[in-house]
Amino acid sequence: MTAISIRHLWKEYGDQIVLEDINLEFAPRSFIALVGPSGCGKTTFLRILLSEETATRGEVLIDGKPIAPEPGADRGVVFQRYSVFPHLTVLGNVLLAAELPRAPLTGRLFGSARRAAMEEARALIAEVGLAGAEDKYPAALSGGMQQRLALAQAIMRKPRILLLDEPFGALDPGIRADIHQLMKRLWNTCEMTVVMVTHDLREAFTLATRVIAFERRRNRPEERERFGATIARDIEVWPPRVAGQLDLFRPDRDDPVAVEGPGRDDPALMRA
Ligand SMILES: Nc1ncnc2c1ncn2[C@@H]1O[C@H](COP(=O)(O)OP(=O)(O)OP(=O)(O)O)[C@@H](O)[C@H]1O
Repeated sequence: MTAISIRHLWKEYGDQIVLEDINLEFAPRSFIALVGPSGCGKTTFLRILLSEETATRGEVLIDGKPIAPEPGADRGVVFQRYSVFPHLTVLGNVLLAAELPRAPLTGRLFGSARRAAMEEARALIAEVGLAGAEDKYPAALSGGMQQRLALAQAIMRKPRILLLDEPFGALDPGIRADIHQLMKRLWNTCEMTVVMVTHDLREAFTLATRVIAFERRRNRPEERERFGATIARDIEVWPPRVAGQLDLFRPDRDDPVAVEGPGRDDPALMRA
């Protein structure tokens, strides 16, 4: 159960203040959507949670302890593009996510450990709707399938926190709706807290338990460098969504019906 506390967090690049005194508490297994105008610091905030960037002041605590200074298997990440390895197959990508943390020196498991990891990887590939595509390379997958793979790869490492930076922003609306359904299912079943940056308010309210808007309130051009973004809105989604208790067989009114068999984003189907 992973809670995240952000206390008096500031981020500055030289003279530019990007984030100004951010204070937030994320409950375990919450699904947080971060929205706000372009350039207001959403990705910077996410990169601090990933330990790819450090706060100028303030602290980030995970379950009450200071965040690890390096990115680790406890935090998974999916970007809008390029989260997977292009030279590995679907199975290779997911398997590597299991092998690297367990065999950091060789990046390879052997014998029964490898067989078990392989089984786990195949099950997860099926779970994200990519069964049958195990031997394909990412270049042969559609954008939607690549994002399903990126999710499988991130989840294979069993992260306690999953960070998503506009993961579905480049997908067509129908495909995005399918992958939203998948994302809900993964959040509902995996024990993780999710923080997602999105430009799409509808996506935010479709998936999240809480929507947080960053904004620079004092945005006069001459002041732009001197004031960072703060929290302009903090909205609990109603009725509340609770991880582990979603009724996925009774989707929200405007959710798509889950498709069986190959996803709508499979290029093989598009050719047919
Ligand atoms: N490594 C860096 N060095 C200097 N400035 C940076 C760096 N990273 C980000 N910035 C600046 O910080 C500000 C916030 O950038 P960030 O990418 O976090 O915004 P964002 O809200 O995610 O934007 P978008 O919605 O367009 O992705 C921008 O002005 C950006 O130029």
